[in-house]
Amino acid sequence: MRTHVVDHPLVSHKLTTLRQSETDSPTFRRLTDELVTLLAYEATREVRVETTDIVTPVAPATGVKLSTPKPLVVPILRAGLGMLDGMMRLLPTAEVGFLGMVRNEETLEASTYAERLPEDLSGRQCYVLDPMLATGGTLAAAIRFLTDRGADDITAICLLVAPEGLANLEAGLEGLDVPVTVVTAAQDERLNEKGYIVPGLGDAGDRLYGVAQ
Ligand SMILES: O=P(O)(O)OC[C@H]1O[C@H](OP(=O)(O)OP(=O)(O)O)[C@H](O)[C@@H]1O
Ligand SMILES: O=c1cc[nH]c(=O)[nH]1
Ligand SMILES: [Mg+2]
Repeated sequence: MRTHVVDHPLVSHKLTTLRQSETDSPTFRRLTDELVTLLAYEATREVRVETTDIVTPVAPATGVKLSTPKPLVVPILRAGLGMLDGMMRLLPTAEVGFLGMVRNEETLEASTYAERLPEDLSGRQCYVLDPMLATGGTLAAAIRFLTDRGADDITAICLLVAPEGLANLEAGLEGLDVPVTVVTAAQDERLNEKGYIVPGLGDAGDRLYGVAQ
């Protein structure tokens, strides 16, 4: 597993505002969108392309286009949905599949409550969107879900990660013969006793969409 922390002053600047308690939901949604587009630029460095012959107004030329099958973008509901538009801005022809997952806030175990994905993901590059990698349980389960269907290359885009979560994820994926990359805006200090990232930004889903019942 590879982790790539995107080191860019614009990313740090937007993330700083995103973290602040006084940032309201509309601003939080806009900053999430902008941050994802910046992270997606790095995350798609190895997106598969093939050569294609074109004709410019001046001369024939050879360029590249996205290979087929097209990449699959998978936002993890609920909070990952706030990252979808920012990702699709860079990969407008990608397909989108959905996974609904929720973490039990007592046990911190993740469970899946919704799934709308192609049955066969053989040979697909998948981009998983989830703003928070805290204990890593949600992302580990999501990645297993995709690789069980045949996905052969996974990149997760997370706004924030905790060191404990990265270590758990790596352990949880042991034996998996599929490359996994995590692209993030920052690796924070630690998790607190409630499994929240410190200093973090709080509950990403609640800050995007209001308090869940
Ligand atoms: O790494 P973990 O410890 O598994 O925690 C991270 C998960 O927790 C949050 O989702 P949450 O369960 O709050 O659902 P929501 O997106 O609907 O708010 C977050 O969006 C991640 O999916
Ligand atoms: O800090 C955290 C941890 C899990 N989920 C969140 O939304 N935030
Ligand atoms: Mg939440």
